[in-house]
Amino acid sequence: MLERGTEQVHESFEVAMAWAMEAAQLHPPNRAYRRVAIGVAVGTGLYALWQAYVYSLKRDSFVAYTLIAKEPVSSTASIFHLALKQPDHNYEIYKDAWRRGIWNVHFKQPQLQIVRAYTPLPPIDEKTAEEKGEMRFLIRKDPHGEVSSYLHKLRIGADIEMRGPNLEYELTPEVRQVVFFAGGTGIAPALQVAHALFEGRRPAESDAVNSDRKLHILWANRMREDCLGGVSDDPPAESLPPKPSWTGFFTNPKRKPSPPISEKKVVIVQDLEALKQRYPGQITVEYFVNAEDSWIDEDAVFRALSRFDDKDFSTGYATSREQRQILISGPPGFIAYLAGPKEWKNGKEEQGAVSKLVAHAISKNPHNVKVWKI
Ligand SMILES: Cc1cc2nc3c(=O)[nH]c(=O)nc-3n(C[C@H](O)[C@H](O)[C@H](O)COP(=O)(O)OP(=O)(O)OC[C@H]3O[C@@H](n4cnc5c(N)ncnc54)[C@H](O)[C@@H]3O)c2cc1C
Repeated sequence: MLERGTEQVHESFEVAMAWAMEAAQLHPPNRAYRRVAIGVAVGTGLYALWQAYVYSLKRDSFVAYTLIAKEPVSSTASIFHLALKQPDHNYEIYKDAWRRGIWNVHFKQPQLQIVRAYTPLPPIDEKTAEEKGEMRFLIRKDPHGEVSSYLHKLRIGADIEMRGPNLEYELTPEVRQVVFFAGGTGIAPALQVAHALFEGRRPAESDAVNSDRKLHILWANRMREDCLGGVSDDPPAESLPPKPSWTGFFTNPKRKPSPPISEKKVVIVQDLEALKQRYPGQITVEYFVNAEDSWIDEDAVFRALSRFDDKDFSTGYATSREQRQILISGPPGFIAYLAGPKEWKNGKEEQGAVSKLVAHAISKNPHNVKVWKI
């Protein structure tokens, strides 16, 4: 988790102290000036400390939200719409999180006093969401799960205690291309990445920088109902390495025939299509449905990697690994299957080595790429 409050204090302290030092050096004989400079620096530092304290109070204390709508997506998942009970409560702290990357909030189950993390879906209309203090979540019902079944039982108008934001992964302004593997509700962080990359960037970033960005999402679900209406974008031409067939000749395997396309589109598919329309050619999506025997296999990972645009990244260019990233989000089994498991070390969850399909694909088509398990 990134401690934004602490970061702010450091930045303000550094600026204030640099200014005080400079003033002291420029005006060595002037004691009064030096005293004022040091006083201002200490004052600024104390103010920054106070700001950080207020920020952490807001982030760490639970705030009441009201459940205003529940939109079923499938038999096991719904989109929850929540609005701040007191709309004057600070929405600012979330605005910053939207620009930074992947983040979550904690919901409390009040009877058992337990909390679980949930990932807000980007607002459809940022201005309206901010005015109303509204948030959306895709929440899967686990029939034996304490908090998710509690949430799914709540009636419209019920209160939900929420605290956050907890920043999980920051996208630096350097990021240009992302391949995102999402399993089930792991699509919510992928949508946050889309928002941070394309919609929430700081105004200082030019259109030229924005038009350079690309995001390819591979979204896997067990059942079609979770991604109903989703149609995969075509893979890039000649992206697969030739495979030896039983005849000894090299052939490109045929893609499986797609199932009939549903007219009805679930909300998340609608959100993805709206993004694709707003950023044509920059956002692409592939859908995988396990019940239809469609899996993110080695070929799919290889194809995804070949989407990384090499014109700016060919060998010889001194590009940083930050620029191209593979992000993986979903249940632990999904992450482990694609890139090896995360590991626990000294009571902390760490990334663990990158292995399995992602490692094989990178070794076949070497890229200077950062891999991160969410
Ligand atoms: C950063 C982050 C973001 C997340 N974002 C989302 C999101 O946007 N949407 C979403 O739906 N989920 C999200 N999750 C998952 C969410 O936090 C919960 O883990 C999920 O809702 C299940 O919580 P629960 O309390 O309902 O289940 P739990 O009570 O924690 O149970 C989980 C499972 O464990 C089993 N279990 C519990 N106790 C035992 C036991 N003693 N023996 C055997 N099995 C047991 C239960 O049967 C159940 O299947 C996120 C998780 C993280 C870490």
